[in-house]
Amino acid sequence: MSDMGYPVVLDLEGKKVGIIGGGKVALKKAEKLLGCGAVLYVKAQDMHQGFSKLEEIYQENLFLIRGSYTLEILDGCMLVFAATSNPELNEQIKRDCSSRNIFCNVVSDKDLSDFSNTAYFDRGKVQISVSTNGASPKIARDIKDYLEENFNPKWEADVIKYGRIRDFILKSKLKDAQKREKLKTLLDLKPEYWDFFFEAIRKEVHIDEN
Ligand SMILES: C[C@@]1(CC(=O)O)c2cc3[nH]c(cc4nc(cc5[nH]c(cc(n2)[C@H]1CCC(=O)O)[C@@](C)(CC(=O)O)[C@@H]5CCC(=O)O)C(CC(=O)O)=C4CCC(=O)O)c(CCC(=O)O)c3CC(=O)O
Ligand SMILES: NC(=O)C1=CN([C@@H]2O[C@H](COP(=O)(O)OP(=O)(O)OC[C@H]3O[C@@H](n4cnc5c(N)ncnc54)[C@H](O)[C@@H]3O)[C@@H](O)[C@H]2O)C=CC1
Repeated sequence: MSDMGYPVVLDLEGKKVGIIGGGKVALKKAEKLLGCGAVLYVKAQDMHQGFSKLEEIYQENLFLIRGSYTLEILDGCMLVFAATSNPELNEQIKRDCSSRNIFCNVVSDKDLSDFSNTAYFDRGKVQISVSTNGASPKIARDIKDYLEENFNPKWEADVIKYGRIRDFILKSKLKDAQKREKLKTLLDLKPEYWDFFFEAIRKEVHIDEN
């Protein structure tokens, strides 16, 4: 991995993700991946007992396969986590992924990984994600905890409200130039005026449609 990565928000809904290894680290990754809607295949000799709990919650999205690593587990995966306790095996998994153009996270070696995981939390539509690019996962977590404790709940509500108005404008039958103008106005408007503005647009669109 290079010194600084390129942060993105991945839509994993319905996409196949593989984890090789079923220990504590694999479990932690699995919980988050399932929470994001991934279809998860986990292959490991021994599964942490926490996986049975996940199986109850995410029945049709989680497939637990007991046994040693074999190549078929990689078939159709968008992402793979090499999360065994055997660094040489993790390295082999990474090579197998590279030759198949699959992005691979090697939990035991940040330099080998195509991407790393961040410490994050969600508040409605807001997601705060912290990375130290492998330098200190512990400090990444501390920074995330600090930001979570100091998160202003107003931001969560504002984002939802703004998003609703923005969506309404974009999906309305207004002409492109009108949409741009409305979005620009919204951008400059203080949150306390958003409701009035939304009402006014709704009326305008309604008149336009009749
Ligand atoms: C490179 C990276 C690869 C990756 O996993 O993508 C990686 C690698 C390694 N982690 C190790 C150890 C620990 N990792 C944690 C915790 C987290 N680790 C996470 C991410 C990452 N860990 C990526 C870089 C992220 C960044 O730098 O910002 C978090 C943020 C997100 C997540 O795991 O999803 C999550 C906290 C999230 C939360 O709680 O919110 C703790 C602390 C704890 O558990 O509380 C410890 C023990 C203390 C310590 O060592 O610091 C080891 C040494 C293993 C060994 O000793 O052999 C390696 C291997 C190496 O460094 O090569
Ligand atoms: N990225 C991160 O956040 C962290 C990474 N680590 C790294 O993660 C590694 C794994 O840690 P834990 O999950 O705590 O280990 P663990 O010992 O709890 O689990 C290891 C898993 O690997 C599986 N495994 C081993 N050989 C296998 C094979 N040939 N085929 C299939 N599965 C196999 C085992 O069955 C077991 O499920 C550690 O060695 C460490 O390097 C450790 C802490 C945090």
